[in-house]
Amino acid sequence: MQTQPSPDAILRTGLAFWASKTLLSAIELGLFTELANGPAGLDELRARLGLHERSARDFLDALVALGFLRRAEGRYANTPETDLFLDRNKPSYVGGILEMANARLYPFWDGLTEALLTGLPQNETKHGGPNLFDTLYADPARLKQFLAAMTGISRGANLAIARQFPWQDRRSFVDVGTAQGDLAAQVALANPHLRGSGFDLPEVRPIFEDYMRANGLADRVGFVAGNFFDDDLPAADVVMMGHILHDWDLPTKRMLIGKAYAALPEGGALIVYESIIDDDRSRNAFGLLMSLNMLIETPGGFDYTGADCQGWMREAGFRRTYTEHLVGPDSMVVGIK
Ligand SMILES: C[S@@+](CC[C@H](N)C(=O)[O-])C[C@H]1O[C@@H](n2cnc3c(N)ncnc32)[C@H](O)[C@@H]1O
Repeated sequence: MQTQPSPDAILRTGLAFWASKTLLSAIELGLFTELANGPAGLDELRARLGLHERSARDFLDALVALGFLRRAEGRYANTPETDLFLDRNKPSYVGGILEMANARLYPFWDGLTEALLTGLPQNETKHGGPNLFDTLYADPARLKQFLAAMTGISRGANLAIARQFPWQDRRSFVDVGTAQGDLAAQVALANPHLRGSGFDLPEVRPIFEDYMRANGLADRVGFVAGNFFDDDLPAADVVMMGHILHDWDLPTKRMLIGKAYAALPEGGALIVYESIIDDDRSRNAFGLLMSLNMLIETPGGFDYTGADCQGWMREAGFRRTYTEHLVGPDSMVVGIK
């Protein structure tokens, strides 16, 4: 039987920004952090967050209907998920990336149509402002917040790589563009026989070293300061790159894969991971939208399929390559030298 076409999906996606901005404003206002202290009634919450009376009830009840709050006997409470992941005082907080999305990406995505017509980024650089990394690296507090936010989005995939990759035959690794170092930490924690390092710009060192100390890994995982445009990558049995290649244009992607190849011994492995697009480019919507986000944020960056990446790896000399799913939209592409 033929089903009637329905406009439901069109309208749902067309207006999805209503739900998105409601959640982002709740995070910005610190609602979930407030409720982590215990449930609260409407008037109490309104006073504590400074909400105007006109729509406070609609705002909170919309969050109930969206599944981010619970309400019982007139009192609002976090769900187990919002309590764990959106309370700023817990180490499991993933809101850093959403605070960034709210403050920056939400207004910048307003320029998507222009970006599609011109191919030009729509972030701070559009009006001659400093680029994101220059702003971040000039301010240690903001840098730490950004690097911790990266840990938030990468944690699930990092745990999967630590478990799924056959680490038993390897002795050393380097994580290139390591940020706070969560991938290096998860791999080292799950594989006590390994030693490794995180490679990143010099400003990242104190934040990385704090994180290794906090995880009891200071004696096994060190920091190597460098710039991957100017410097060779440190030699290791396994080179890893998480959320690095999609920031850059194709010549830079090839250059980085070539530097990884040079850093590996015969039989060594390169692990590239991010939201790798499915080879048919029709299912991993998150990966495809991430690529549009690279249009908004960078002069030449784009996401790519597993087949694309395996092709670049083979051109660089890797003799065996494969793609393996990790979690959610993330996969890893592995090249063996
Ligand atoms: C998007 S973050 C990815 C962080 C981490 N790998 C992850 O997946 O969560 C990009 C990282 O690349 C680093 N980076 C940017 N340019 C670099 C360069 N020229 N040399 C070395 N690292 C660089 C940044 O400092 C940042 O830590």
